[in-house]
Amino acid sequence: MSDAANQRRIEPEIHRDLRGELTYGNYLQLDTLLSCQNPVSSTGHHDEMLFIIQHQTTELWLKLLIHELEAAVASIAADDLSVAQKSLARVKHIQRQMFEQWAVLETLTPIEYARFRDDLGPASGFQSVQYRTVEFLLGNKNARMLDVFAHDRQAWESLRAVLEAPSLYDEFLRYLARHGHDVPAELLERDFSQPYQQHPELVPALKAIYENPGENWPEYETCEELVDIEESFQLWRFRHMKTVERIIGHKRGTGGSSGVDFLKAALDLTFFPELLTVRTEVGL
Ligand code: HEM
Ligand SMILES: N[C@@H](CC(=O)c1ccccc1NC=O)C(=O)O
Repeated sequence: MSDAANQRRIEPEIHRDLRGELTYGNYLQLDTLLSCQNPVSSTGHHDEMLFIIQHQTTELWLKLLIHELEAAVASIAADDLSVAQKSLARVKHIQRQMFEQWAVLETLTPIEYARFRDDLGPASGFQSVQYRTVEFLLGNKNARMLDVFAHDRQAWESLRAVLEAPSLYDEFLRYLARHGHDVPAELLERDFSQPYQQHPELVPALKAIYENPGENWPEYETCEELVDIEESFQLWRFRHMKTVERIIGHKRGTGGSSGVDFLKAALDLTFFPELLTVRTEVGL
């Protein structure tokens, strides 16, 4: 209840003496979290705070994305597709947040960014361990991506482990084989550190699922979840590229790449190629 002075009454039962108790700030370690926004630009530019927080929030979402994708991979390996679908549903919502978030950074103009860009040295998102972990978990394997982590043994080893492990798609194909679908044997025990290559002989198995969804409902639903996740991932890549284009045009990247053209090349990659190919085949 609020009084006439437009002020809410503080209920007397509300805990006010919190000495020695677990509090909001302690639980979330906010002293640590909120002491990590430190501009490197020598003269302290107003807009660098936006730049830092945009990256840090993205890294937090990436942390949850990895947590959920790893859970999904483990559930599929344990033959529990329903539990995996729960994780994948959450993955999609996180991806939506990450996509929408670009709007905040898009308020940064070329001039505002140019004021502190030089202070960033060779630092670049290309060196994000968590981003690369997500790409590997989804199946975009590329051993050369480890090179930039040569200086950081822990990051290098953690990425190497994800590179060598089956991706979400690898694990799903193994599930399909265990459940009576005709998956080519060489896809089941391949060198998982190599990029996944489209295999035409997988398509008939997927076609059978897509043409009889009622009889293959869990598999069918999971296939569609994967297609959603791939599309959302591409949307993130695309919006990153468009944000970069409007802020730095065709300047080279701080990471050393050609910039926008390098980011555009990633849009040709696909995580689950046969799930797209099957669409050309169904209904024929
Ligand atoms: C002013 C804003 C931004 C600009 C101008 C920018 C620019 C670039 C450029 C040019 C690259 C290519 C590598 C290089 O040579 O540096 C790149 C890569 C990358 N950036 Fe950004 N970026 C921006 C914001 C962000 C944000 C907010 C994130 C979120 C974490 C991010 C994550 C990444 C990632 C993960 C890559 C590697 C992409 C890949 O390997 O395909 N960037 N960025
Ligand atoms: N690659 C960007 C710099 C950049 O955006 C960045 C710099 C330091 C840490 C993260 C970054 N984000 C994405 O690349 C540029 O070329 O301007």
